[in-house]
Amino acid sequence: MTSDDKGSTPVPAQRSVGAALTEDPAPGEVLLRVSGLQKHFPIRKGLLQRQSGAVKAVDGIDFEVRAGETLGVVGESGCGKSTMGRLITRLLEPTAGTVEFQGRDITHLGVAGMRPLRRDVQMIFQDPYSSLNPRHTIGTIVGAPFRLQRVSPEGGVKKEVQRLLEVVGLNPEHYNRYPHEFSGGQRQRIGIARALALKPKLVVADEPVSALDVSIQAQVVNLLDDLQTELGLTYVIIAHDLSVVRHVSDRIAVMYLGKIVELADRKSLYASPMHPYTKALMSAVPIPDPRRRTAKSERILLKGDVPSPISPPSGCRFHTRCWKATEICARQEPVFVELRPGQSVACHHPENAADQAPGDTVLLSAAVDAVAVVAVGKDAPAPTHVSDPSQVRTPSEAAADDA
Ligand SMILES: Nc1ncnc2c1ncn2[C@@H]1O[C@H](COP(=O)(O)OP(=O)(O)OP(=O)(O)O)[C@@H](O)[C@H]1O
Repeated sequence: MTSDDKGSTPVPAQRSVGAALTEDPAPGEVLLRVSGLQKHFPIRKGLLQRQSGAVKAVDGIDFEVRAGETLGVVGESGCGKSTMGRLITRLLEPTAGTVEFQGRDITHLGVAGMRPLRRDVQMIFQDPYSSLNPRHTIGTIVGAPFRLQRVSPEGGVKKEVQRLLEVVGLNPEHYNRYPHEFSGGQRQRIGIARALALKPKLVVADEPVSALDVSIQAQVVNLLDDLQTELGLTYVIIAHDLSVVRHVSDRIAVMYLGKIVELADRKSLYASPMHPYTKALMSAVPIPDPRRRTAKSERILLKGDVPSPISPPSGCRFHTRCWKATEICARQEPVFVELRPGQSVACHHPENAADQAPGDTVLLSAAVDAVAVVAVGKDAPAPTHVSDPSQVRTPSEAAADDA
């Protein structure tokens, strides 16, 4: 995690909760490697429940997560982020591809094979209201992983749970209270304490703050940040909003319709996004500094909804909503390539990089109408349609240019 926006929550040192089952990874070592990962949910119809198609929720993705880093994963609703999170934590069985954890193929491990790994890989869920059992006390909820894994922490479960509550900024005296007695932000802290109980190596947080009040979001993000520094955690943080992952990610993967379309280190992605979809997402990120919110700010609005993952568009899946789409985009899937060190993209006509199909110049008719560029800001005039969205400077591109 980066040092931006760091909070000051003091985090007591973590003690051992039993012998580690796998080696501690060296910082920077590849902890998780995902290759060709797919999840197709079958659609069944009729009396015989024959398969009539499939929802291609995740459709061939590759990435690595290194020990100690935070990988942010962003994309619109329905693009497969949660499915990806549940595949890498092995809560879902993939249709194809492999998941390796610390060099070990865990793709098809059964319940028994996964049990030791459950300690190392934990998930924080989106909704702190439904992910905590309302009939259990906080002590029971946070202590559950010890019972499930048959781990006896030094000093007993109660003492360890109280320590964990303190670590996440809750009062250890509230051990016997129930979830309804806590606010949304406090409940998410309880979920975090539960995820940390067994000292995991990898934490996958699926939209950890999207159900929370905006005023509380930064506190929870800062807590995750502090915990990472103190406990040497590795995160995959899923969000639909780039502004959430912006301050905490070392690298960011942008997903669209089951694919990763761009993967880059945070600075490169913000300073010069390459995929038109990334650029559109970034132009929608609110500008935090009111002095920069001038009438000149422009936003790229993608028209239409994300197409169905049951029958995604041919070629580049984004071509139906892209202002740069040409004939090759509808015909040929772009290869995911590293166009600049640390920045990979799957696009025939990337922004801020050399055109990958320079001979193909005739825009698809749909491309002309695919987006609108609207002016935003307090003195902004009514929406104006500008012919070339590539000319829109996202807030970060503008800041990078001004620097
Ligand atoms: N169990 C399931 N059976 C069938 N389809 C599913 C299932 N789970 C998810 N899907 C579909 O897979 C696609 C991807 O869903 P997923 O929840 O992974 O997306 P997402 O990017 O996390 O969206 P959101 O932010 O709304 O959660 C969606 O079209 C969804 O309807």
